Amino acid sequence: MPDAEQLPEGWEKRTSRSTGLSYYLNVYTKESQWDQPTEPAKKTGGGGSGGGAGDSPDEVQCLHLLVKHKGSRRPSSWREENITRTKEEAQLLLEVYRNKIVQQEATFDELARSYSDCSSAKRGGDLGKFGRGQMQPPFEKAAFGLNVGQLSGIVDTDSGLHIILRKS
Ligand SMILES: O=C(CCc1ccccc1)N[C@H](Cc1nc2ccccc2[nH]1)C(=O)O
Repeated sequence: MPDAEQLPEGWEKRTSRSTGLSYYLNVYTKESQWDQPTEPAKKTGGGGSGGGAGDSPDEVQCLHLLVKHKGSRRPSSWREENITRTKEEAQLLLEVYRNKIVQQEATFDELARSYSDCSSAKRGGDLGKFGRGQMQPPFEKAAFGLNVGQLSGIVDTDSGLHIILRKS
């Protein structure tokens, strides 16, 4: 009987110090993901045509949930005029929201409408379709690295911390 935790080649299971949640580390690219891997770890980084499962779209449509912090480029939003939470507090909040989505206790749309610090909150976090070169590089790399329907890990940009759901 194989060990239930037997992972495909190139992956290691780690535990988040801040939340105790398990995540998986690609030992080659040092990229991490929350979802248990089913394929051997790729040996080169994300982005470019190697991002999604074989697709390399000109544009993607994504929802995102942004939690800003005091180091954000614009530490203010429709929710809170002066955002003073630390980056660590923002990370903890976003891990709770992401876990609720994964556990199907809430939808991405519901949580983005209530908690996202981006003006797209009123659209359930929907950014519409965008191509390469339109979003900050870490966001673009993560978004174009997702398969349709896939939820990202936590993505760090100058705006704050995000989770991203690719719709198309
Ligand atoms: O830049 C915007 C508007 C984004 C948007 C695009 C398309 C439709 C609706 C909103 N909002 C910023 C926060 C922010 N920073 C981001 C970085 C990448 C993607 C979305 C982002 N949202 C802010 O409010 O500070």
